Amino acid sequence: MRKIYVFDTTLRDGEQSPGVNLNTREKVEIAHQLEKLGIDRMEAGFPAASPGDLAAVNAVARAVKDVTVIGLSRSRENDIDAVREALIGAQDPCIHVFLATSPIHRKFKLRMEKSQVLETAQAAIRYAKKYFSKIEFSLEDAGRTELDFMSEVVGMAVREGVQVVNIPDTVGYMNPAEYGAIFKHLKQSVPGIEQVQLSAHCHNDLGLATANTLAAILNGADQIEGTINGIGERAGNTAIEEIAMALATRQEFFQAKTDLTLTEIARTSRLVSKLTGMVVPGNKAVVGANAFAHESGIHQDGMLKEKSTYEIMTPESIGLKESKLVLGKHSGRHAFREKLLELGYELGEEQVNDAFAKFKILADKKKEVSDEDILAILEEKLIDTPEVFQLKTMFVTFGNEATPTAKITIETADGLIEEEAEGNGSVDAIYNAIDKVTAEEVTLSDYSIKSVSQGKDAQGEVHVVLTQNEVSAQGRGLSTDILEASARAYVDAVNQLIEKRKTFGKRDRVTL
Ligand SMILES: CC(=O)SCCNC(=O)CCNC(=O)[C@H](O)C(C)(C)COP(=O)(O)OP(=O)(O)OC[C@H]1O[C@@H](n2cnc3c(N)ncnc32)[C@H](O)[C@@H]1OP(=O)(O)O
Ligand SMILES: CC(C)C(=O)C(=O)O
Repeated sequence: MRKIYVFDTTLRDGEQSPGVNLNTREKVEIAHQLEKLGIDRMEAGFPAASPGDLAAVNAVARAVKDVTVIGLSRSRENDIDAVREALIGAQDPCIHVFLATSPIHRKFKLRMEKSQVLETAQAAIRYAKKYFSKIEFSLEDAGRTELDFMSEVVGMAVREGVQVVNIPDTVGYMNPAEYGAIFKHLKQSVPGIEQVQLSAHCHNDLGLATANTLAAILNGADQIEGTINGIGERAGNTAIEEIAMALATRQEFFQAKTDLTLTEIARTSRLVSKLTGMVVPGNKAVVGANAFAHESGIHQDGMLKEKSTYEIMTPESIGLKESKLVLGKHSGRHAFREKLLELGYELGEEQVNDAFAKFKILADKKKEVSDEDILAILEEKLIDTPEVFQLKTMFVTFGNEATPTAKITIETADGLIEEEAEGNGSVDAIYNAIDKVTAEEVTLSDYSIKSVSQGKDAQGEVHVVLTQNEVSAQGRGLSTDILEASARAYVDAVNQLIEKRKTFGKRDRVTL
């Protein structure tokens, strides 16, 4: 199996993400984690950029032991000197010198002819060679460079004795067929090319960074460059975790592997996200929160029967504990029953069906139904009190300068009854309207409200205690709307009171 070297540039190209600025302590913390992940080479920064970056690169160089530490440099002696200073103390230092080669960059940015580009790059490599035994040379914007000129520059770098030649698709312009063909062409046409490692460095402007990098591997690239979570300039760089998992998952196809400790991927991703402040999108391949989460019933059923039906890699393989079955409106009975078992409820068919029906109603109102939501549904369902009164509809008007009113429809043994009432608040208006329907003389002795889950669409749970002739009963109501939860709790307490009257008579004072 061919080994693909991993060059991580999270601390350099990754830090070029707008808004990201890592201090020395943060760079060292990420560097230690990258070392645990098992990357081969680490670009720690651009020492000429600022004294702070030079110091940070130096701190990283001294901190890590088993990784080649690299500093980036323009083709200028001052930049090379800055890298020399920054890499003092590194166990295995390497300089990365670059110069753009494409016609657009030559003409507008560098204002150089082809011959000047060749001379400038050659002079820089020669100067760097005085101080470094390991040099990588990059042809910036190689993707938009004429093939023959690219071969000429690569040939010069090979003859000058660099160890790695990098072919960046700096602006993410390539597609896999074209980018792969460049590697094939260089391998076939540049004399001595076998003496250097060829490297792929892609950007994600068209969402093709991973595909292009894999195409380069298929066409002979020895090294891939990228960042954790794919962070980087503009739309970012190739996400290292995507390449590592693509090679690991389809080894028989690529016949290539990295030496990464894959189980460190999730931890590295979380650390980089935390310290850079760049949130990983939920649907991000490999490390997004939803990468191993399943919401729809058919998928959840498949997962429960055999995980490989819907997962091509395991969450454990990247260091996560397990896949998640997220309960929502697309979920089915298999996943719901599994969740009940996980929560410790082994229910009969009918009870499951009842709870499932309530769950679906809730799921229509909420994006994700949490364990707390399900427990609340279950507790409500398992207390089996006959519903003398059943809340059907409610309509509340409230304005800070108007008297609140509530119109309530309740189903009773005599059919639907509708009543309207005012109150000194919305809940008071609701309770007055319910009292009119039930015609029960009750005192509200306690009212409390709490949220049983999190977020704006959390369910509110209302508890009320009603007292009537020294008998008290509690009622509980659940809803994503607190007024509805309040009404349900009150009606529930009235039903409980009526039931208690039958069971205990008027003598006992019992709170259920
Ligand atoms: C594709 C990439 O990611 S390349 C890396 C990009 N990263 C960065 O630029 C981050 C760090 N950069 C910096 O802090 C600053 O740009 C510095 C310190 C390097 C240079 O700052 P300044 O001297 O103020 O120059 P400025 O950035 O405005 O312009 C860049 C100059 O470098 C030249 N240049 C660009 N690339 C190279 C190169 N590889 N070799 C030599 N010169 C280069 C440009 O032509 C321009 O030269 P000019 O001043 O003669 O016109
Ligand atoms: C410096 C080079 C390698 C670079 O980052 C690019 O071309 O994108």
